[in-house]
Amino acid sequence: MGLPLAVSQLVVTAADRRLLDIPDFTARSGECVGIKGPSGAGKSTFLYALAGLLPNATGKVVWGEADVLALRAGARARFRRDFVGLVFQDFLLFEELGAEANASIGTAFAPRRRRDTMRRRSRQHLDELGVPAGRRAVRTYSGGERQRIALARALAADPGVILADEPTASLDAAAKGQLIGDLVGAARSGGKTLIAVSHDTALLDAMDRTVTVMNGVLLPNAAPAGADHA
Ligand SMILES: Nc1ncnc2c1ncn2[C@@H]1O[C@H](COP(=O)(O)OP(=O)(O)OP(=O)(O)O)[C@@H](O)[C@H]1O
Repeated sequence: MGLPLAVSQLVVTAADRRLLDIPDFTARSGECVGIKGPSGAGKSTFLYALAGLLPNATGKVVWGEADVLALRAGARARFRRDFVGLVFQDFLLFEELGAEANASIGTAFAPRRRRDTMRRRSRQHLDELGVPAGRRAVRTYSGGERQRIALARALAADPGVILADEPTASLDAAAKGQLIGDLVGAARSGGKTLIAVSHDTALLDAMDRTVTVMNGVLLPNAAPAGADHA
């Protein structure tokens, strides 16, 4: 089950500079939204603010009933653990650990009663995503396989929200195509809300709609999905 998103008066500042100013943004539960824009525009800042990861963000970021910016640090971390799966450009895996250990790393932070389910789910996702089994360290896996391990990790808690930051940027053409199918497939089959920052037109084309960030603000963007992403 996805969560709807309602953002209002979101402002992020750093060293007296306003990095982001988003008066209003919403996404429906289960919607897949792409975020595009030039380098340095504020796309990652926007995504991390949506995850409640930026201490210098003000305003409201309401996922379902929860305003993550109004939560204290511990409650924010618990909200992320339970409701948000994160996927990063450079995977952020523990290189010396195996695929299963990485995919189920969230169990270390989960209540004991949920750990078996999370382990089972991460094994199932690794199988479904076609990640070769084995006890070897993930540094020996290909980029595409590593990103699928990261996706299995993001899905382990069955979150209502997936936030992805340039998830295909480190992959070759074939791996990009597979990852897009896997990521969007996981979101759509699970009814999860997916927000993905990307320059990848194939990924943006797979979203329900795409918005543009420029100089820290959202441009009015009436273009339907599949229209020009330049
Ligand atoms: N903590 C910070 N302190 C100061 N400036 C920051 C901080 N975080 C980000 N910035 C600046 O904010 C701007 C937006 O950064 P952001 O990473 O959100 O851009 P982006 O659109 O994701 O770019 P790219 O496509 O290159 O990843 C950049 O100019 C960056 O240098």
